[in-house]
Amino acid sequence: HNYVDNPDKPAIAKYFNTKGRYEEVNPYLIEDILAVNRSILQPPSANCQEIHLTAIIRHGKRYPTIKNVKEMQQLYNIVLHNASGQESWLREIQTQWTMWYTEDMDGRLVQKGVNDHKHLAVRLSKLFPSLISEEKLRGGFIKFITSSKHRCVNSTLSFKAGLTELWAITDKEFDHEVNDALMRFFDQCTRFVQEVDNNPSALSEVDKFKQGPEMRRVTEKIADRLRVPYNNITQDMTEAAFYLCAYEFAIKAVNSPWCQLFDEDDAKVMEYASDLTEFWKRGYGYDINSKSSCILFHDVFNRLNKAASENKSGQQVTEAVTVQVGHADTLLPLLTLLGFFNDSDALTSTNYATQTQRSFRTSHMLPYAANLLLVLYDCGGGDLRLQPLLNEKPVTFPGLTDQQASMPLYQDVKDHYRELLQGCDFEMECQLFKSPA
Ligand SMILES: O=P(O)(O)O[C@@H]1[C@@H](OP(=O)(O)O)[C@H](OP(=O)(O)O)[C@H](O)[C@H](OP(=O)(O)O)[C@H]1OP(=O)(O)O
Repeated sequence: HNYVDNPDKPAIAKYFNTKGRYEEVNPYLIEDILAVNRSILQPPSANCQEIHLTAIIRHGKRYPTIKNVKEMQQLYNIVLHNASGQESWLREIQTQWTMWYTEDMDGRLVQKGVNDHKHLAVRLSKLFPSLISEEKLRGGFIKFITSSKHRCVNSTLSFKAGLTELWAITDKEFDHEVNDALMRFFDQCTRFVQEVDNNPSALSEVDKFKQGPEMRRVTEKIADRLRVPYNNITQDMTEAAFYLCAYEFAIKAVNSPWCQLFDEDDAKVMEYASDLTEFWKRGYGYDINSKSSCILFHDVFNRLNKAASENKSGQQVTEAVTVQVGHADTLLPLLTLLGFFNDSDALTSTNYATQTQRSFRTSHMLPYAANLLLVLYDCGGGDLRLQPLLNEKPVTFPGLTDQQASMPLYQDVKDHYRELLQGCDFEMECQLFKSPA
């Protein structure tokens, strides 16, 4: 397919990691942002009915955080005062482009991010019409939980607005619960905070890669393009240039002159550097990264169990849909705990070249509005099934061998994760000194 996309799209847009558009992951949305394809769900029989949906969703497109704005400012100053050259993109940066990012933007949801969640809400209501319905919403069967962060709260409001606008509901408002214990568990897991988040040596592989030959080459190429001495361009500025290209595209849908500082090879190196960070900070790098999500893991399965037992006793499922809005840091540890995107080799500072085919790629996993959906089906005669979807595409639980792999028996899923269901205790995992078992 060749979808007619924005002619102003940067050539490197598919390497933007957590700063990428959802449309890069699902290009069919470029033509029709409300498009869904129900045939991908493929339940094993026509009897199967959706009885519960849990959606764990990252917030939509946002402004840069304060730290990133500062880095952008520094790069801009160098380019404004030190760079020389006649290329039109460079002159454009120096004479037309203005540094419009300010620190008070502080990671807030942008207008396009509002739309991310409105559109997602409408698509999910088309994908699961019996669950995300006006009746269920009005009846209080759809619950909303969010991280306290403004961009998450605003995404939650946008998701709700997507539904109420769709059904033209004006006589009623629907509330949401703010729950950081569930949606920002990473802040509250002492062991994670001390051993990883606040521990500079935890990211030693990232530091080594940033000082290594691949990244040095990217930085030198930028300096060459700007005609400044190599030592004028720091690693942080290189990162800021990449961010600038990504943010200008996400927020303004333009191919910014900043994008000219990178060719595709450079972008792949930048993508790897960011994946490396995510791997060691939120992914498989350290066991505690994924274990910090134990609290969310149990929350999800408790809800599935409740839905299953209500359904079994012939009742209506009280929480038919749960929409939970959080961060990249919420989704990645949980995906890791469940075993998704686990390559045979760890990502390290020295294996960039051999990791080109890696599955651990945040550009695919975690764009803005990334989502993990867990759908529970009743296929009759006590046959319950659980289907996972990531970014609206069916995926299979890694390691679970089943002929109906994309829609395994719920019991098989529980057997597969038995150890985690019996253990994976947040308090235990997150305390600094584990008492001997
Ligand atoms: O953008 P950065 O580098 O400032 O990192 C963000 C974090 O900022 P911090 O490092 O604490 O200043 C930021 O932390 P806070 O929520 O601001 O505490 C988030 O973790 C954010 O993820 P998301 O975009 O909300 O999914 C983080 O963004 P991603 O790394 O997930 O893109």
